[in-house]
Amino acid sequence: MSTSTLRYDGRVAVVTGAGAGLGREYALLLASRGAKVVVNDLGGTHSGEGASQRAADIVVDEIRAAGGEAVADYNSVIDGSKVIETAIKAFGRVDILINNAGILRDRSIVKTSDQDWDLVHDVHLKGSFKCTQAAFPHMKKQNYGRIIMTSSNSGIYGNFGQANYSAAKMGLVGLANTTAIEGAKNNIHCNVIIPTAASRMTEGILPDMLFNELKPKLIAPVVAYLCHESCEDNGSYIESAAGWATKVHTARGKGAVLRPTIEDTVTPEYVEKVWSKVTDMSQAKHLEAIAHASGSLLEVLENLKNGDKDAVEDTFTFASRELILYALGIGATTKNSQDLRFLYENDADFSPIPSFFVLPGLLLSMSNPLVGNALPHSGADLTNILHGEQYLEIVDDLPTQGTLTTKGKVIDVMDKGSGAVVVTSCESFDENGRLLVKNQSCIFVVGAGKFGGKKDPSSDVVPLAPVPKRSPDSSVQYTTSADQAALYRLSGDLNPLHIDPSFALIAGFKTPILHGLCSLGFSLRAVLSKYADNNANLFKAIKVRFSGPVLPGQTLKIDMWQAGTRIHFLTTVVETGKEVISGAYVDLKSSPAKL
Ligand SMILES: CCCCCCC[C@@H](O)CC(=O)SCCNC(=O)CCNC(=O)[C@H](O)C(C)(C)COP(=O)(O)OP(=O)(O)OC[C@H]1O[C@@H](n2cnc3c(N)ncnc32)[C@H](O)[C@@H]1OP(=O)(O)O
Repeated sequence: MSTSTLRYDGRVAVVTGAGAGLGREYALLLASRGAKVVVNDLGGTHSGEGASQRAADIVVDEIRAAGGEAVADYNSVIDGSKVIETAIKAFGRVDILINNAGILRDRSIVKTSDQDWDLVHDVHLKGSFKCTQAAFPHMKKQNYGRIIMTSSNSGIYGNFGQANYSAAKMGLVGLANTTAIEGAKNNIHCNVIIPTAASRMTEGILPDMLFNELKPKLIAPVVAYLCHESCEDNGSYIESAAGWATKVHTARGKGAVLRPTIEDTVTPEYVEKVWSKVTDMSQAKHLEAIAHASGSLLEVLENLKNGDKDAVEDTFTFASRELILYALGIGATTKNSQDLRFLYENDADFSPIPSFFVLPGLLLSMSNPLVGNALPHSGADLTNILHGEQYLEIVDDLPTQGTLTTKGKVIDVMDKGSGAVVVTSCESFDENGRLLVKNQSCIFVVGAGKFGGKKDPSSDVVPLAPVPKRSPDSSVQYTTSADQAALYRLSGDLNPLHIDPSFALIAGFKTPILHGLCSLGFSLRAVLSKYADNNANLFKAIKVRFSGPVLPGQTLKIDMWQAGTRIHFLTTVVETGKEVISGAYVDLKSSPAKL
């Protein structure tokens, strides 16, 4: 950022409607900093009646008295070529055009006459267009130009009694968008100012304290900066008032697909069904260009063709705090010096416990109706779903902080009689689009079976692996705490099944049960400590089936069998002797023998 004074020496500025208010302030400021200024003003009333040379002359006199250079121009902006001609004749060029002239003819819609409509549009919209059109060839030739369009919150938000004015003001935003695109290659920038200045329009509506601070003088420096060669903005909308300014953006939601497959047509009923998704702005983004809008439409069509219409996407942000909280939630403890690397961000080997990365996929599946939508009679909610199986694969080096984008979809639905099993598949990517993590979750929906669906999994579902038929090679026991679920849930899975006794009863359990993924985390800790020297980088994948519930406070026994780089394991509850994780294994990157 330069700290030198912003000057406009050698620049010629045309300011329309510069006889008073904002336009006058722009003209005075630019002239005081070296610009030669054309002070355009027809000298009419606020509603566009009459004409007088006085307003422009007074401002020109003020500029000259202060040692600046200026000429007056009394043409209507609708005769844009004449306005620009004044600059060319007087100063030989035009570098800056501030389209500021405007009139008001406020009427409610019913009372707005054709003349009220046409006059307001002529001055604001057509006038800005004609001046811009006339200035453009000169700016192109000199490969430089700065153009300002003046919009209004009245256009952006609407304002009672200003149908003509708000429509014209929003039209100016569209005009600026295209002017910015057409001028870009010739270093002609066009930006929009959205000022709120004290006027008849705002008097009596705004509190006195604010009204008194709505001085045009406080907005002029913003416009002056937008008109300086050092300002790189092109196509920006800047709102400013009372010594404050901000950029304003359009935002586009994520939207929803309006038909089940590309062969289907869109029906009003389907539109109604997904309307909450159509209007959901929680994942809205600003698009920089029309090409991005059409590009994302192509992506939607591509997904629809590939049958991915129900694919969902979400972001997941984490840093050391989340990693440490998760590690505590699955029983990592400072009592074990080997665990410090999971609990202390300044430890030389600080790293995530790999099972942390089940979270982006799980949270995506929980925050979207993926599972319910996949069932013929829907009916999946937290009272009847149980986590059935989980597969996690780490495909690249894991960061200790960042924002992952996770894309998920349903890849299989099975009818198991006592329930339905819905399988979701999620992939998580880092900020550079690098695939980091793959997750598969089997969700057991109790009581949702018997719909005549298939029983067996598709080949895309990662299979379980039975444990070898011999005694375990090693065993580890960990006692969970009575508050294990209360702590684990803080990592994101807030399912009340794990903490709320009355909710657990509704779901068919006498007391709250532990998260399946918490038991998975305990089991993985056992494998990493026995077979990987607690080195998270050696982890590749884990697959488990949650075959029975665990209660917080129970002790888990993890029996392990080594078969090359695969460590099979079986987790049982010591107090009951019941299996709670079965068919499970961890794949390591290299054989533990080499450790
Ligand atoms: C919406 C977004 C996602 C939300 C994610 C989850 C959020 C979390 O907060 C939820 C949790 O963490 S819940 C806690 C962890 N899970 C559990 O405690 C479930 C434990 N499992 C059970 O109780 C039983 O296995 C039980 C009840 C699941 C099944 O027992 P039964 O009904 O007795 O079934 P069974 O007769 O043994 O077998 C019938 C067929 O179903 C298959 N199957 C059994 N257990 C399965 C399981 N866990 N996962 C997937 N399939 C399973 C059997 O193989 C059998 O199929 P088949 O006849 O084809 O062999």
